[in-house]
Amino acid sequence: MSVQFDRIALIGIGLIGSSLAYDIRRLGLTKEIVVATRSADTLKRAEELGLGDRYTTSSADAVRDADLIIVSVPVGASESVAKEIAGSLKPGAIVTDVGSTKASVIAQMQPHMPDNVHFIPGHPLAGTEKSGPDAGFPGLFEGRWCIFTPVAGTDEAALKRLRNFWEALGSKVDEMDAEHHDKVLAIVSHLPHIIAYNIVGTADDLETVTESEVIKYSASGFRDFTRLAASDPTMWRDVCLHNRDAILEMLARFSEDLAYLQRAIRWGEGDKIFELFTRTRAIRRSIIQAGQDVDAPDFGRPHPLDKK
Ligand SMILES: NC(=O)C1=CN([C@@H]2O[C@H](COP(=O)(O)OP(=O)(O)OC[C@H]3O[C@@H](n4cnc5c(N)ncnc54)[C@H](O)[C@@H]3O)[C@@H](O)[C@H]2O)C=CC1
Ligand SMILES: O=C(O)C(=O)Cc1ccc(O)cc1
Repeated sequence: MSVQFDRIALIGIGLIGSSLAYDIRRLGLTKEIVVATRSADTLKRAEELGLGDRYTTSSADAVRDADLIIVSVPVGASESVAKEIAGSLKPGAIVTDVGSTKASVIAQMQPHMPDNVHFIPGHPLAGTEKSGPDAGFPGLFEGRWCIFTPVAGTDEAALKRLRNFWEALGSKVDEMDAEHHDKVLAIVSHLPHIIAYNIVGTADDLETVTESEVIKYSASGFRDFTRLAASDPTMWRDVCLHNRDAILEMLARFSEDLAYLQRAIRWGEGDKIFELFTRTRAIRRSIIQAGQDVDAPDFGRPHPLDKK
């Protein structure tokens, strides 16, 4: 693979930032990686792991002379990062992000971006429940989607450069508008996490009633929920607050459908229950037919490299 950018600045070096660092280095996509993060302890750990060539706690310093800037911080920190880097960006640079919500990130960052840089919001649909620089690993983005939500008037050549970058990481790239992204992700990613946090919380409340049975018998379905519910609280608080409308809309639909199921159970309406469960079973089959092996060890995680 060949050098695509002379200098790449990674702002935020948690699970996503560090995974990017491994692959950028492994694939030789830049001459220099500059790592910036707010906390000195995290920066020290990034240095111990050898994730970059230069390290700084100043995002403004990190972006000077960088051709590609990738912001990988909790979505609620997007505006403060945008403000901090705005005055130091090199003309012609591409600024992108990896945030799980898009309309809010655009609203937070775009007003601060100078006219002579290319701001292209992005979201890799790849991750785990872990966080911090130790959680990253090479290959995270391989075979995964990365969604761009470009704003009106985005330069085609800059878009193509960023597309080439993600494709070099092994990702498949798609484009859609930010509002659509936020609705789709609300149902396929944000609600599953919220439901997991909720069911594990409910079980934890019941723990006092059932003594240790929740832990003792959590061998099957419940365990899958505990993985999602172990995800980073800061990141997921920010997702809830910054995709509020779409999440509330999907939660309303979800609650209606749950009430339907609840009623069917109460009245012993087996045909309704059976019809729903048959329909949902087919979804998994259609995912397999679409070429995604849901039984593969890395479908939806845990990733084979994620055993540390
Ligand atoms: N964890 C996941 O599975 C995925 C996360 N994302 C998105 O990627 C972004 C980063 O997530 P992770 O890497 O998982 O989080 P993380 O918690 O592992 O890392 C976040 C990093 O941001 C730094 N940070 C926080 N505030 C900052 C600020 N104001 N200035 C500079 N650095 C700051 C932290 O020190 C840390 O290095 C989030 O927006 C998240 O929504 C996207 C896809 C998957
Ligand atoms: O760990 C999992 O199952 C995930 O779903 C990871 C994930 C979390 C947030 C995203 O925006 C994208 C992917």
